[in-house]
Amino acid sequence: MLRIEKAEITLGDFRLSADMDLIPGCKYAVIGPSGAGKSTLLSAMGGFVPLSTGRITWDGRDITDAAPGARPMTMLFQDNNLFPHLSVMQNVGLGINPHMRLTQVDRDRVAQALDRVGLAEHAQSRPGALSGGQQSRAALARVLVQARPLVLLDEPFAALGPALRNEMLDLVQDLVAETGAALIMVTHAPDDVRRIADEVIFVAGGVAEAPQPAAALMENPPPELLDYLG
Ligand SMILES: Nc1ncnc2c1ncn2[C@@H]1O[C@H](COP(=O)(O)OP(=O)(O)OP(=O)(O)O)[C@@H](O)[C@H]1O
Repeated sequence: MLRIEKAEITLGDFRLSADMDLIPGCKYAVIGPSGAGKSTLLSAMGGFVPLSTGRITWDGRDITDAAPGARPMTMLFQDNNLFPHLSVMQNVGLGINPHMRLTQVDRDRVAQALDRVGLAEHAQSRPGALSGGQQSRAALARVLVQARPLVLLDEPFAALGPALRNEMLDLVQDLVAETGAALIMVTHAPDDVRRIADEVIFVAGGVAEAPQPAAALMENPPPELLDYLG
């Protein structure tokens, strides 16, 4: 379990507090107004932004000051973070070894992940030769080979059209179900929440609220969520 205890994050004048437990196998949507601190929350979980107070533990182990790579999570950013000069296979291999020294077993894992996301035939292509959806698939294959218990997605498919977005969301759901990972996803789309989330983390007014069951919340939203949903 990931436990965020009485945490506060300060970025200039902006302050965000959070106190919550996140469990593997659960799918969380992080929603709230623009500028409320959704990306900040994920960045703090991932170790890209420090806490000013409080702590984060994973299965009881304090990871408050752990480097991003030493945390039990992998983060997928909006731009997919693919290196343009490396092949798809090399980009995915970076998820296993940042120095790209891969054993045959590692290479087999990369090939399996590419196969799983439907990119086996594009292993040698450069990202620039792929469509937007294929680039997202390559980034997902890298998440898959990292095999971490928490997957953080910050509006990952915002640039894709609706049909492709849904296809990618379904693929993400399948992947986390297969690996037993928790999914924590920032989104602006209520449809995404209905499509994938078990729980909702609502971020507004300087607070990232503890997760609440998605179905009940979306059916009967409190006033502040209603304002946001419009
Ligand atoms: N490095 C920084 N220094 C100072 N303030 C920052 C920094 N990064 C973000 N902020 C501020 O923190 C607040 C929260 O930003 P954040 O990107 O987390 O919001 P968000 O909910 O993800 O917004 P959006 O939905 O628009 O992406 C904003 O007011 C932003 O201006």
